[in-house]
Amino acid sequence: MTVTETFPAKFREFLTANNISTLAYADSEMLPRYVRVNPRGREVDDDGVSDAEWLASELELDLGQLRRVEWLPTCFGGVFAVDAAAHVTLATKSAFTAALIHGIDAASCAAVAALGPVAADDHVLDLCCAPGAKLCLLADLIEQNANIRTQNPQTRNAANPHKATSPTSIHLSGSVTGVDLSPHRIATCKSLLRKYKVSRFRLFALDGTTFNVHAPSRIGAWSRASGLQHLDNAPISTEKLAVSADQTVETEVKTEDFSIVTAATISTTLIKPFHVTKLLRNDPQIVSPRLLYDKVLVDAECTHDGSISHLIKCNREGWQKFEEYFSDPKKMDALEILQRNLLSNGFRLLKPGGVLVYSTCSFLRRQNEDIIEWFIKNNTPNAILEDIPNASEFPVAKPLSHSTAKMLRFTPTASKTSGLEYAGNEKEEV
Ligand SMILES: C[S@@+](CC[C@H](N)C(=O)[O-])C[C@H]1O[C@@H](n2cnc3c(N)ncnc32)[C@H](O)[C@@H]1O
Repeated sequence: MTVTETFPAKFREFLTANNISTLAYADSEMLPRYVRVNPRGREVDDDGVSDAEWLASELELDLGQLRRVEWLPTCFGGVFAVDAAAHVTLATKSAFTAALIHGIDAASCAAVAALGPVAADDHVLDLCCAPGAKLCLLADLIEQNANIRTQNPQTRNAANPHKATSPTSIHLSGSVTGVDLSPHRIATCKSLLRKYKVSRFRLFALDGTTFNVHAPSRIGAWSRASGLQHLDNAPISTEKLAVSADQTVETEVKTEDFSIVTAATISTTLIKPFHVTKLLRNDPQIVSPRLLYDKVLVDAECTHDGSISHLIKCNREGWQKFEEYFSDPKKMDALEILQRNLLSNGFRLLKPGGVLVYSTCSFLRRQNEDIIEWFIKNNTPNAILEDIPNASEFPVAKPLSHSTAKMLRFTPTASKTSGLEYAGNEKEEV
């Protein structure tokens, strides 16, 4: 029996009502599993490209034959398909328990690729981050580039050759900020990031529709508020931070509770992260237009109908929760409002010239194309729907009649991945 034959009648009706053919999920039982090599688990060469010999000797022994996913950027360090016929259970594999590999679907990697090259000093916001597979990849890309630059300060950034490297910026590498409403899921995310020894991240168990912590202005002993000024290790409560390139405006962190008073920034009280690594611990959380994020990922809450791994889980654990969602018009309306608000808030926190990717693991027009159409209509001319880099190489379903070519749909049938849909937006300089 095929996976689609196991879908309950109500779910099939749901698909038909939403113009989704079960053909999108054909042969899903033979989909490969995907693994990504952990760049901290091995020696990498200068380009951060995986060491083929190491892979052959270590990983294939453990997982069986691997096939490299050629359509993903090489800077991802190696994403491999494990043959479905091998019936590999990752959790039992020593490469996985030893944190040498990540389990991440190739379509999820593609959503990260849609953000474009991630530079060593980019600050990235992941507004629905848990359990954190994409967040981990983003953190790896930043750290990988930072390491390349630290080893060879004269080289240009491998991810973005147009961005000049200065010796100062080596110390001012970027960060990832993850937000998720579910404390339980964010706890899983924290465990994942710690397992893989990610060093520049902070997590907030907060509502992404109202989240308002700007990108960090302080990393370790360095401030990047704008003038890239070196600060000593004085306690944050007594020091002054430069917030303008010409040094005409200063922010003084005045009180024990870190309230910030300045003409250039909005007063704020420190929002307690769920977890923050040492390097980001002393960020004073300045709220300033200068401190918006370079990249934002909104991997929104959705009905998960496009994710075969989710549907297989429903088959195993029951469809009640899923049916509760999609058969209740009020819940579907609330979901649409949530998706719009997540996208709007993510865009508000994106710097001019920055890139935002909106993705879901649903194939519903209502949760994808309609959200994007609504958003662009309401944010013209500040937001433009961008071409997705290298999209022509991705094994995606043909754009549907209602779809725009700038939105990609990874159906399990076309892509041999679990399933995902996304679009990329750029914020115009205004
Ligand atoms: C599709 S999952 C995200 C998967 C994640 N990006 C990854 O790669 O592992 C959607 C997430 O949105 C979270 N969520 C739901 N409502 C939210 C809200 N209002 N603010 C932030 N996160 C929310 C859910 O808890 C869930 O973890």
